[in-house]
Amino acid sequence: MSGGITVLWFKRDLRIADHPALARAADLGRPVLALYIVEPGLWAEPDASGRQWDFVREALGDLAGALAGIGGKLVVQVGEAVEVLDALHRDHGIAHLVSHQETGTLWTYDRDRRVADWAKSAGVAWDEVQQTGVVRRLNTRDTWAAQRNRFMAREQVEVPSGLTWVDAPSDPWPDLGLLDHCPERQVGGRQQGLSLLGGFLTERGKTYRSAMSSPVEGEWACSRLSPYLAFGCLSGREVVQATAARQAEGPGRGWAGSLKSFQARLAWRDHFVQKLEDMPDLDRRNMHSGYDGLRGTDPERLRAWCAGETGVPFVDACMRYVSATGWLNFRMRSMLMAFASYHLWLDWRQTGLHLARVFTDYEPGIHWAQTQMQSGTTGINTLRIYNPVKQGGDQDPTGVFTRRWVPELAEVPDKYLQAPWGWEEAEGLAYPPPVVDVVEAAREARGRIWAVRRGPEFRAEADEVVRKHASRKDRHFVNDRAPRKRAAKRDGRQMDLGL
Ligand SMILES: Cc1cc2nc3c(=O)[nH]c(=O)nc-3n(C[C@H](O)[C@H](O)[C@H](O)COP(=O)(O)OP(=O)(O)OC[C@H]3O[C@@H](n4cnc5c(N)ncnc54)[C@H](O)[C@@H]3O)c2cc1C
Repeated sequence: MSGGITVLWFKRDLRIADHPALARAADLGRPVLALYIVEPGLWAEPDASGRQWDFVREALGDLAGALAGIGGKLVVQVGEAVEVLDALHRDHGIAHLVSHQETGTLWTYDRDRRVADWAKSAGVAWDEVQQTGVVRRLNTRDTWAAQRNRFMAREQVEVPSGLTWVDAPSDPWPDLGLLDHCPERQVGGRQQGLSLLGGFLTERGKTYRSAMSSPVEGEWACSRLSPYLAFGCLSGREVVQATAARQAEGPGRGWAGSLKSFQARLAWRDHFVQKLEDMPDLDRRNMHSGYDGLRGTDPERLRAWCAGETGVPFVDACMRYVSATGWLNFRMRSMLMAFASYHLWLDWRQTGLHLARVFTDYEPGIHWAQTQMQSGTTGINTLRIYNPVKQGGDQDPTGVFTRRWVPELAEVPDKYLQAPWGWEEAEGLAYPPPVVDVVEAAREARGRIWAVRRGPEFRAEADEVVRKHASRKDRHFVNDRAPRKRAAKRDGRQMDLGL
């Protein structure tokens, strides 16, 4: 073997367990330098936030400890990826660069192209290894589910031993100028992720299926694993396999449906990220071009929505909750997005950026695919325009959640809590009137969207979106309202996911 080292580049995979790239680096048999690059350009992007960075920093601390446990050292350097790699190449001579495949925004896609060009010109071999159910250069969606399931069933990769490690200086933590810190967010690191997984599979998960849609019960009954999966503190495969093991045990009354629903969501995770893999500008362009130019900007509506001051109590409560905690359950994320896109008629690119920043678990593939789906711009999903007054009554029947997050409404009688504008004393409240008439705005939005859908060219492009992005299970239901309702009934808590 000729000289040179292997650089193991950690990205959104901050663990050493079930880490195929680490195993590949070990197999190459060269000394390994374990590297994390803090890229100021990435963190200056409009979807980045202080809460995500704080989580990553904690996860890096945890990763450094895990590497130390096998005799290694995590090197953290600050700079643009090509510059950092080039400097290491000059100092150490890199023979191999190993990382996991990343499905990120256009920024990371372009960066990876620059790294690939650099590696080629520097004579460095770059191995990008699969770590999730997402398939690179997928030829057809027809075989995707089988490929994903095969990957999930494969044995987890063992932590290698006996490696020779390369040391290099780490940079001090940079000040990235990110302001949005969130003291109530989840704490980063594998230990926290494992502890949540254990608690979910043995206790909390029992009521998952029935409680997931309520913001009150969902906080406890949902797994809360999303940031640990998004930044790779846990591997998707280990969560899938731990759940399967629990299912095989036959955990007792009430569990079967919940664990089945949970497995379905883990599959949705890969399904949605695959959409971004197959359409790298999904965060910028409507999936169906028929919706191009339909929505505009309205700075005051956008401000009110971001601040949780729309005057619609349940919308504001959910927005204030996620701003304070960095997490929200699926149903309420959908409602927030749909309210912005339909009632407020705001362009999803602006509102999606705000939600990306407030989610500690920001995962570009899930996020932008869901953002478009809840905005009706995929062309293949049933419109879901939530009535936030009804949602408030259904999901927060005692009003405890709404009153906690919108204390201005403390004195409003229960009957009017979700629609205080109907209360005779509403004018005295320190709470704004609704920014739109929720019934009228929904009606108007529905009309505008259906006008596009009925257009002569709509169907042909929608069929193309189905071919490229829809799951094969539900393919025949697309654009056909009645059968889709039946499909949704199979797992009725998160209706209409359009998989
Ligand atoms: C507009 C919008 C934006 C979203 N943005 C993100 C995001 O940036 N990051 C993110 O992880 N999730 C996102 N989701 C999906 C979902 O809301 C979250 O994954 C979930 O609420 C996280 O909580 P949990 O880990 O307790 O989920 P659980 O219900 O316990 O599910 C377990 C895991 O399955 C995956 N999952 C669950 N629901 C979905 C779903 N509907 N689609 C795809 N994967 C799913 C997640 O990885 C999640 O951690 C978004 C949903 C919407 C409507």
